[in-house]
Amino acid sequence: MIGQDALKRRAAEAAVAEVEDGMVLGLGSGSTAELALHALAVRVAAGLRVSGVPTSARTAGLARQLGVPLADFAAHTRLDLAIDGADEVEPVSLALIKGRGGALLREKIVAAASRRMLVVVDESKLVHRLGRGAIPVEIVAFGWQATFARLEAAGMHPVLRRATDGAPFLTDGGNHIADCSPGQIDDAAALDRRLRDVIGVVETGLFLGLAWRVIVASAKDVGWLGPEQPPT
Ligand SMILES: O=C(CO)[C@H](O)[C@H](O)COP(=O)(O)O
Repeated sequence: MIGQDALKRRAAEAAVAEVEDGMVLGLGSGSTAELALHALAVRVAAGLRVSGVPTSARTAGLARQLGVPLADFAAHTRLDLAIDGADEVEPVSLALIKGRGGALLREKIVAAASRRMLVVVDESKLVHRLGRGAIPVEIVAFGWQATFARLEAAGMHPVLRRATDGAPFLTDGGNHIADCSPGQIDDAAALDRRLRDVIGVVETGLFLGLAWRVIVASAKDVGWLGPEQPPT
């Protein structure tokens, strides 16, 4: 029986095999993205020349520790390849839910700036339809109670994410997260728009039309979802 961590490592290693010399990468957040960073560090130590824009302070710290050179948007507004995990993946549309690790805003900025976003997951992340769990929604800390009330009125059933000490969770950008459960998601794009229309919402964990391919590790194999052809 192969454990979930071993599956995540397989997906992560398959993604890092796609990295080419000279690339500027997006470095994702979460346990699978961190396994990719470890695999990347091995290639960097062997001579691969790359740099990466981190999607969280935690990823930046790990990259420094592992000797993976960091880059920023001041030097690169377009990235070659982002490698990141996901909480839920719809296999046909490659629509994702991300942000249960709390890094969704930076992850989305990095994904949108990348020519290709390669998503790495184990098979437990595949869903028939998005919404098995809550959708993380990043909201401005100022007036969060008012934003929260507007989300409630919109039927999003928000739950404020809290840190282990009970205080509202703070993202790297100093925002809070409302984990929203609007019920069955028939139209993710419409839901995304409704969430964004709420004043105080910064970004949603719905990643639609951003993933290029998804690498899915199962006990049987490592499979690829999505078109081989990179987006133009
Ligand atoms: O979106 C994320 C963090 O904000 C992560 O990529 C997502 O939560 C998946 O994490 P893991 O690889 O640990 O299962």
